[in-house]
Amino acid sequence: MNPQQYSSIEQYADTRYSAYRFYTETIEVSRMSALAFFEAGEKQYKGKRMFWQNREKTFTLVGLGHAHVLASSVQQGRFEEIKHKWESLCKQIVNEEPDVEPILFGGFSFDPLNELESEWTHFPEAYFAVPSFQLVIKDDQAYVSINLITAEKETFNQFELMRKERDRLIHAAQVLELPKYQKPLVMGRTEIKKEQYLDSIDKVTAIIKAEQAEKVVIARSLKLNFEEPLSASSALYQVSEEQPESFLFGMEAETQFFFGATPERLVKVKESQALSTCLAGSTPRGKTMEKDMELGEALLNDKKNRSEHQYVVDMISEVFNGHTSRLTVPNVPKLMKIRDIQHLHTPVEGELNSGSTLFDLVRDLHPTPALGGEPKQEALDIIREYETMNRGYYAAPVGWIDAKGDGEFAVAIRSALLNEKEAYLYAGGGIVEDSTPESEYDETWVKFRPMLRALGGLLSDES
Ligand SMILES: C=C(O[C@H]1C=CC=C(C(=O)O)[C@@H]1O)C(=O)O
Ligand SMILES: [Mg+2]
Repeated sequence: MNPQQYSSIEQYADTRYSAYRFYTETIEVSRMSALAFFEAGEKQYKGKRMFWQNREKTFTLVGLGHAHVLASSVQQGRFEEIKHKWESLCKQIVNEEPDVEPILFGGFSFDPLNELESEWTHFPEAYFAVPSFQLVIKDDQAYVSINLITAEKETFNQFELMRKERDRLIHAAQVLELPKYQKPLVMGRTEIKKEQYLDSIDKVTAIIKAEQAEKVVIARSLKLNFEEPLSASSALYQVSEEQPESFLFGMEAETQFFFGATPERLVKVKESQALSTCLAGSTPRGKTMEKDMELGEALLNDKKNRSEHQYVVDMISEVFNGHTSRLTVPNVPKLMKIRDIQHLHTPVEGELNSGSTLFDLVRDLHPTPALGGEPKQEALDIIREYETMNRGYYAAPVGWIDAKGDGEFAVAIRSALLNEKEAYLYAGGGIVEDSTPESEYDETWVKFRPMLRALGGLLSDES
């Protein structure tokens, strides 16, 4: 089917899915470990699994298998494409469950116009899936749903088989002993294009001084080599142990696994309430409580970090102004303290206008100046020219949406791409007029720490 034949993407999506039926059936189950459910799918669903847990730990999602994949490779319009395909698909839902909605989980790449060859071989510009088997743990209850999306009329047998498989997975997750996950053995740690990175900070600072942009986020990557291939479950286990105060996410694409522990919410929508978190401006944790407080106070009063932060607050508030009413934005940031780092943090809240959706907010917010810069287009052009890598899904929106349109997206920082015996870690920082290569370089080390620690790559004098 060729989208060009249709007058709009909505019409194309509706026509594309009109022959499909979207069956969903949910049962409530005894609480189980989300990681054990993920692990139970290791043999049958490897390459097609997803994991999500919000910062508050009140919502956990595990998906095994793909009932349907929504992907996009277009350079422009991928947010619209996924949004309309999902809305059209939801019109085909047969058994609506009041307690648990079927969920679409996935993410977008940071910049589809970046054409550099990269390690992101299995990730298209947008990659979402409805899981065949969906575990949701919320409000202390656990639910497992079967999702089946098919154009076939006769589904009785297939559904019966899926019920059996669901029960097998639940049983395995509840009774099988989890492997004793060991930290992987790191054989090598390589800073990729370190000199070019340092040089790019100098150049971008000069561009900002020349007033061609106000702020630009520049990132770099670090490669780890392991003795043995590292499993996705083991990687998830390590981050969940080490980073209890962040969003945890993971998505497999064939042999690759993108995962992370990010403190940064892009946007959440629940029953028309929209919430975003402006997060930018950083300092390390202190070794002692006194030192930690001193560093935090200094961060709150630091001109360079406050300016980095304010660009984000202004931009997110402006986007919220276009999509919400009753906007609330505190005047001054607070500190968010997580294991390895402290950030400036301002929550932004509003009531979603009728006609605006979660995907509209994701499209207009990405990238905020915490990951892109200000002005947005100029910053993206500068990143494309001076940053010597392709970010893939790093710093991009990753999250979920349900059939009602509620959901949440995080910004995929403090993240890594796992590729069997190697992992790429990513970190960047906001460059403003007063940035220096040395201090930005040091800041990236602090931001690498969560993934480095989880993956066993911290040297003994760094831990
Ligand atoms: C770009 C990253 O962090 C962003 C989020 C919080 C603080 C930031 C900063 O202070 O520079 C960055 O804007 C990263 O972790 O790779
Ligand atoms: Mg910074």
